[in-house]
Parts: sequence; structure tokens; C-alpha cells
Amino acid sequence: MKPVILTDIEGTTSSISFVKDVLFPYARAALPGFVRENADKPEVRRWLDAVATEHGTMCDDDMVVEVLQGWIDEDRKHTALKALQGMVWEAGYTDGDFTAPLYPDVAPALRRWHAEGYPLAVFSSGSVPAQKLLFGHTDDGDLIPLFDAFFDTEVGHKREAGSYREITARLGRSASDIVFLSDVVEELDAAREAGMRTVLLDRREDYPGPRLGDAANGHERVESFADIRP
Ligand SMILES: CSCCC(=O)C(=O)COP(=O)(O)O
Ligand SMILES: [Mg+2]
Repeated sequence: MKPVILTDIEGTTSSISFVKDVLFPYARAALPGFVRENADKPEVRRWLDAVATEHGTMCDDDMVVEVLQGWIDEDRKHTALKALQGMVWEAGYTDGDFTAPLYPDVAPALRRWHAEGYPLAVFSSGSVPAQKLLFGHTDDGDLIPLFDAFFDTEVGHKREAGSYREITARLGRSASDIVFLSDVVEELDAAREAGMRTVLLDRREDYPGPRLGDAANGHERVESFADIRP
């Protein structure tokens, strides 16, 4: 059986600047209007209440929006923020305000691996709906049919080995049959602790200084999907 290829998004399939300079500013600007118009919907209320509870009982929706905007500025990988960002980005993608650029080596490799029978999966801090929006609106077209599974921080955080154990169980495979691709060494450390194979994506556009030797912490290191041998 072919190994599962499990990939991160930001810094691995798409540039960090697309997330920081396009997606985050869009979400920051659109959040107040989105919350005003959608706060009564249960799927939105659930996350607003989660933020209010975490922040303090006297937190109204305007304050929740301010907290969320602060978290965007800090790049907090908070599940409530990520869920709400995904809902906000939906309008951006469907109105054609932006599409998702992938690194040029990504779509050809994903298509080739899929054609060769490698199951493909995603693990990102972005919510599963946000992941599907991104892969459904790439500059290379709709790539969702290539993927077998999507995971977000509802399985746990990306720097914790337990998250990778949970993904392994959900995929019904042994951890050594899963190859995790990421630009973040601490995420790869957690995946390796759970028994997965790991590959560090060390892209010059995102990380000007190559992460060689100790900086790669023993993980296989590549600069392009074209160099990965799953
Ligand atoms: C898939 S949605 C946009 C990315 C995002 O919000 C994010 O936090 C990406 O984190 P990753 O785990 O893919 O590095
Ligand atoms: Mg990343």
C-alpha cells in the first residue's frame, strides 16, 4: 500500500505572504460586518461565545471582534478564530476577490502522486472549510478531488504529537505509512514523535536562510515538492 502524503499549507503548499498579506488583512477588515450580519447563526454564535467565555463574561460582540482582530495580528492559531476566518474568506473566494496561489511545483506533484495512487491529506491550522476553499480556488484550478482527507486543529495543535496520533487513527494506517510535509520544524518534531516520516519544506521565498544541519533537526529537507520521494 502506498504511504499517505499529509501536507501542511502555509509555507509548504502556499507562500506565507499569501496568508499574511492577502487572507489575514481580508479577514481583519471583513470581520466586523460579518459578525454584525451573522452573529445569530448557531455555527457563528458557537465560536463568538467560545471567544467571549475565554476572554471574560462581559465581552460583547464588538469586543469579541477586537479580540479576534488582535489574534489575527498575533497570528494566533486559535480554533475559534480559524473557524470564523474560514467563513469570512468564503465570500472573498466566491466573489473572486482573490484566488489561492500555490508554489509552482505543488499542483504537478499532487496530480502525479494522486495518479500514482498515493492517498493525499491536509493538516493545517486553517479550518477544514478554509482548507477546502483554498484548494477549491487555486490558480491551478479545483484540486479538492485529489485529496482523501482534511484535518484541522479540532484534532489537536500542530506542535503536539497527540494530534498526529489522532490523524493516524482516523486514517486507519500505521504512522510509519504517513509522510508529513511542513515548513515548521516543531510540527515535524511532533509528527516524528508520533512515528510519522517527515520532510521539511525549506522554501527560499519564505525562509531566506537555508535551514541546514542542526536547523533541520534531522528531518529530510527539500526546497520543492519535485524533490520529494514518498
Ligand atoms: C488554510 S487557511 C489559511 C491558512 C491559515 O489560516 C493558517 O493558519 C495556516 O497555517 P498552517 O498550519 O497551514 O501553516
Ligand atoms: Mg506551515
